[in-house]
Amino acid sequence: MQVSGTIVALSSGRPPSAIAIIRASGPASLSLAQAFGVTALQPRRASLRGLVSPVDGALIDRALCLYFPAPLTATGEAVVEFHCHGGPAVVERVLADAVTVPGVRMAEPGEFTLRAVLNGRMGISDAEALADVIEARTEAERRRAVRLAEGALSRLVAGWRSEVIALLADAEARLDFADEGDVPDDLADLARRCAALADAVEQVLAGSVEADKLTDGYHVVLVGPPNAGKSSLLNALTASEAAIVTPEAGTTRDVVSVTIDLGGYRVTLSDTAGLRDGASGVEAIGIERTRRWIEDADLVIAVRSPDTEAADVPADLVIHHKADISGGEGLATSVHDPASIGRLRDRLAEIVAEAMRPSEAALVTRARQRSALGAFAARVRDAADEGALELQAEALRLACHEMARMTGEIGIEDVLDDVFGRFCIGK
Ligand SMILES: Nc1nc2c(ncn2[C@@H]2O[C@H](COP(=O)(O)OP(=O)(O)OP(=O)(O)O)[C@@H](O)[C@H]2O)c(=O)[nH]1
Ligand SMILES: [K+]
Ligand SMILES: [Mg+2]
Repeated sequence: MQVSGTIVALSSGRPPSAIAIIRASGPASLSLAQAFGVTALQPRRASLRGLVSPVDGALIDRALCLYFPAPLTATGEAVVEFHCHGGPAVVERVLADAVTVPGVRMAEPGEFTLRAVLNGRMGISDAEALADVIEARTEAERRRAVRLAEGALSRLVAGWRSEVIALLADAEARLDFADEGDVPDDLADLARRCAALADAVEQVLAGSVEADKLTDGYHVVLVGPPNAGKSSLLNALTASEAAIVTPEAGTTRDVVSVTIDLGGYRVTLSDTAGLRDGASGVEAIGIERTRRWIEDADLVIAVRSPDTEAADVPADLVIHHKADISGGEGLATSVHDPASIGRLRDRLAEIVAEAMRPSEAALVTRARQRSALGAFAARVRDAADEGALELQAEALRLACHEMARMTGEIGIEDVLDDVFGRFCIGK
C-alpha cells in the first residue's frame, strides 16, 4: 500500500442509514472541504454547512462539517469529516466529487488505521485490537477486544520495552566504561532483573494459551443411543430445524453442528449418530465419527431416555430426556416442556462462562504477538542465565531485536538516552 496523498472514504456503516460520515485524511483535507464550498472551519468545532459540488456547483446536501488539524488526530494527519444524510445517492455523489479534487483519492481498506500506526498515533497491537473490536461477533469477544484496544497489552509491552532497554544500557555501560568509578558493577543484580523480566513475560504468555478459544468457541457434543432424542434436543436448544427427527432409530448418520451465542459466548452444539453395538455400513462410520468428536469436545452430554438403553460412553453431563414419558432425577428435559429446555440452556451457559473466562482474560491473542513475545522472553532468559557480561549484553541485544517485532524499531538512541539519562558519563 502506498501511503501518500489525501484519502477519503465512507467511515460509517453501509447506506442507507440516518447519518453517513465521510472522512478525509491528509494534507489536502482542508482544500477538499473548500472545494465543497465549506470554508472557515474552526478546529474541532462542528459547523452545519451546505455541500456544493465541485463538479457542477449543485447543492448536494447539508452536513455537519468538522476539521481536525494535524498532528493530534486519529491518523496524525489533517482530518475533515462530513456528517451527511445517509442516503446512498448522497454518499456516492460526495465521494465521486471528492476524488476530483487534486491530491485526493479513495482510501484503501484499513488505510486510516495504517496511517495512524505509521504516524505513531497507534501501535501495531492497538491496530490489531481495533480490528478485533470491529470484527467482534459475541459480547465476550467485544469485551476482550475493547480491553485490548484500551491498551491493556500495549501498556505491559511498553513497560517491558523500557526495562529491556534499561538492562541493555546497563550492560553496554558496564562494557564500555568498565573503569569509570560511577558505574555500578553488580553483575548478579543485572541477572536478577533479567530473570524477573523473563518471569513477567512468561507469566502473561502462559495465561494466553487459551486465547484462541474465545474466537474458536466452546464445543458441546450430544451423544447417546439411537432414538434417545439427541436431534430433537439440538433443535430445541438452538431453536432451529437443523437436525432431522424421525421415530426411526439410526436417523442421524453424520454430525450436525449449530453455532449459537450463549450468554455472550460462541457455542457450537453438535448432534451425532446414535451409539449402539453391532452397527454396520454407513451407521458404523457415523458411530466411528461420533467417537472422534467426543475426543475433541469441550463438553460431552449424554442423552438418556426412558425408552432406550443407556449407551456406554463417558460424559461430563447426563440428561434425562423425554421426561414427559417418565420423569428422571437430575437434569430432566422434554421437547414438550420449553421451561426444561430453558433450564438446560441456563446450566450450559454457566458451564461455558466458567470455562471461557480464562480465554476472555488472555492478553496475548495473536500468533504474531505470541511468537515475538515468546522469542523475547527466551532471549531475556538467556541473558539472566549467562555468566559473562559480553554474553549477557549480546542476549539483551537480541531481546531488543525481538521486542522491535512487537513495537517497532529500537534504535541506538533509545539505548543511549537511557545510558545518558542514568549515568553521568562524559563528565
Ligand atoms: N415423548 C417424547 N418424545 C420425544 C422427545 N424428544 C424426542 N422424542 C421423540 O423420540 C424419537 C427420536 O427422536 P430423535 O430426536 O430423532 O432421536 P435421536 O437420538 O436423534 O435418534 P437417532 O438420530 O436415530 O439416533 C422421535 O420420534 C421424537 O419425536 C421428548 O422429549 N418426549
Ligand atoms: K431417530
Ligand atoms: Mg438424531
